[in-house]
Amino acid sequence: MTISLWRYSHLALAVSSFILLTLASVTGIILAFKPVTEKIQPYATDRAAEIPLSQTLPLLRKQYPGISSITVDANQFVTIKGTDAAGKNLLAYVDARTGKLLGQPAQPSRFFEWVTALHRSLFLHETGRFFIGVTAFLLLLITISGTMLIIQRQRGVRRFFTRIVRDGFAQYYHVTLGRVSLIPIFLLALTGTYLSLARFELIDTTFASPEVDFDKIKDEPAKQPADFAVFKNTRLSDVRSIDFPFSEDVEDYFVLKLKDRELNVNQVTGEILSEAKYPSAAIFTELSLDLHTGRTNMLWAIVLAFASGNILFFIYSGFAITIKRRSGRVKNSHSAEESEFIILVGSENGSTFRFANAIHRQLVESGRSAYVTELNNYREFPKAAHILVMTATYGLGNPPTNSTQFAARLAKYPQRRKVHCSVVGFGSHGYPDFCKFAYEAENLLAKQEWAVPLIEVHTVNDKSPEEFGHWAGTWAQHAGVPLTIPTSLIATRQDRPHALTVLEKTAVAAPGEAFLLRLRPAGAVAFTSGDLLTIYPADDHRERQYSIGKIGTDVQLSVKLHAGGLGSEYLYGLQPGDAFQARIDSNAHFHFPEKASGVLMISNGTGIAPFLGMIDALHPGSQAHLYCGFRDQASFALYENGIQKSISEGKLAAFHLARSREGEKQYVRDLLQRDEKLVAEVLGNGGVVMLCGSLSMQHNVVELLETICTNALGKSVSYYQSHGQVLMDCY
Ligand SMILES: Cc1cc2nc3c(=O)[nH]c(=O)nc-3n(C[C@H](O)[C@H](O)[C@H](O)COP(=O)(O)O)c2cc1C
Repeated sequence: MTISLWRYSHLALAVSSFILLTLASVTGIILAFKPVTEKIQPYATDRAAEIPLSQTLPLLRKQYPGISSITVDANQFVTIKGTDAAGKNLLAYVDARTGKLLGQPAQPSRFFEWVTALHRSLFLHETGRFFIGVTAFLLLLITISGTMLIIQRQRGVRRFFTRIVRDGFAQYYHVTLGRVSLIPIFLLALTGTYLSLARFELIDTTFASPEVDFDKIKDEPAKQPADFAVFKNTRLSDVRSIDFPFSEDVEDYFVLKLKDRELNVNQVTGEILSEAKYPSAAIFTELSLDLHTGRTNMLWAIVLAFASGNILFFIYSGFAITIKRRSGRVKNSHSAEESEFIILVGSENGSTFRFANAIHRQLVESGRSAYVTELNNYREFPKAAHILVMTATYGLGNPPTNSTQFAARLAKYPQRRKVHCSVVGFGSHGYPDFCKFAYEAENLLAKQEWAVPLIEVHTVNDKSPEEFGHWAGTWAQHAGVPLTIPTSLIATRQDRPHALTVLEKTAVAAPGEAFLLRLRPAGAVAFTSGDLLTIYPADDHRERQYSIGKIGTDVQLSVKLHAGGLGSEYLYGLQPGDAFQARIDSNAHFHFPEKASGVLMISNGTGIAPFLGMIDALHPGSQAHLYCGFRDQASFALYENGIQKSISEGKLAAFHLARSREGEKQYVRDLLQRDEKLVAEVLGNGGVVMLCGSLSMQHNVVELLETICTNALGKSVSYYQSHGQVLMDCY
């Protein structure tokens, strides 16, 4: 069953019952104080559970010869009824241990009676009782569906009580308090339902008192009540009421109404004349009353008040969650058929829609045709030039409910023309499968012939505006979309706090070749290999980013010179000694792992840049392998000396070169296929695979990794991606 079915049931039940539930909860909180106010009265007999009737009945009879009955109420207060020595009516609380009178029973509180009537029947008699009964039943179903939702959220029954990942105030406390008050609310709902069924006689609780056969009554052997076996074996706490014999005639007898049965006892011999057990249904009714009202236990009554208060909070927080979820609803002004930009959203709780809507609004306001919809609505988009997938991940790294059909629909509806695709994942590092579904969506798209990757998959942890802004800025740069309206969400940073001086630059013979650029940051700047250098070549909003290799304390870039390339021509135009302002951005998701049993570094072309820095920082005997792909030996020549040095120093466990236009004409993918055992071993042992280079290389390698992971490790590559074992920085 999907999460949404439980959620919709939970919501539908809550919506249909919340008014009466509010009323029942408010009155329930008030009524919980009834047993509390009663129990603090000084009328209880100390340790009533220990007193046998053989002790208390003769004592009471001796002290109050006119006694006709005693009752023991839910508070364990013993009331005697009869006449006193002066022949006046006697009705008083008594200490059953000493026989001392403790006080007069007060009139029942009018206020509590009024609240009880409201709680039970809304002052509408049977009709009201019916509605309250239905509300109790709905609460039962809400509790069950809520429990299922918590199980799904916590990813299994066994993890029910493990830590809850914080996801907004209302969500967090809805789940946290839900877990805490689950049992009392369940019992409240169950007993409320049961009491209503019993009240409407849908449960048979009828009981016939036991008859006495007067012909069989004997008057010997005579005994003292203190010696009656039945009195010796019955404790005061088991008693509801006892009627004393009307006279000393043997045909008058004791009538004992206990908690589980009723019996008649010969007043001369102590023999049980007749006995009948209450039906189970009647016993359950009493138990339900005890549990529903807390009348027998003050602590339980307080728990019930707390649980009822929580129901009120759940009504508030449940609606707050729903309103938040729905606030992200889409208002499309263009149709799917005419739109150039298609934004597909995977969302469970609505927040991803808010991010999607921000981009949608920007595109529309800048005159583009854009359309937002759920991932499950994926189909052919005839005019699409860009598809953006923005998706959350749920459960065990699963798609949100509105995205479960995406994979099937992707296979069914290929686009008829090339479309640029980019994926941004929303998730939380609080869950082990971070943004797993986003990686899956990216990998699925990569398999489509029509899909042209625009930028690599980005992730947004805990709805971070900075991370989303970073993605939006990068995407806008690549898509060539001027996102003109500044919003806090997608504002790209344009600050350039770091001054860098050119130390060295290698020369190229022609455009298409790569060069190395060594830069020295002014002052102490904390950065590491894999971080990004952001430059603004035209001193406007346009930025270009390069992966950094940290050599010593310097920044080393490896840049391919493109004819007319904004960034590469600017950098190539710099001369040793020139200084410029730029920004070094941390790129934590692509740092060399601090602890890993083995690391495979895979690059093509200038993607080798961060790895050169990472290798520089390694120690001899490392378990790092470098796989890199170049067109030919000549394009590798730029890096050859540095790599040879690292090999001779033992910093690299192995080095593999693929040349695509020479010799065996191989790509890195071919080398990895050859070494697939090693790849599986590294991933299987918790090692890390790092990819840097072109998106098409990434596409090919991830495809191969999918096969290796599935065949050798029984898991999809997205599992390793979401667990930080496949790191990518491709462009
Ligand atoms: C019950 C639950 C399960 C989640 N499971 C994951 C998960 O497995 N991996 C992950 O990266 N994020 C997980 N998240 C975090 C969400 O994906 C993240 O908060 C996302 O921004 C929510 O987007 P939405 O509001 O559009 O649904 C989970 C959140 C919740 C509430």
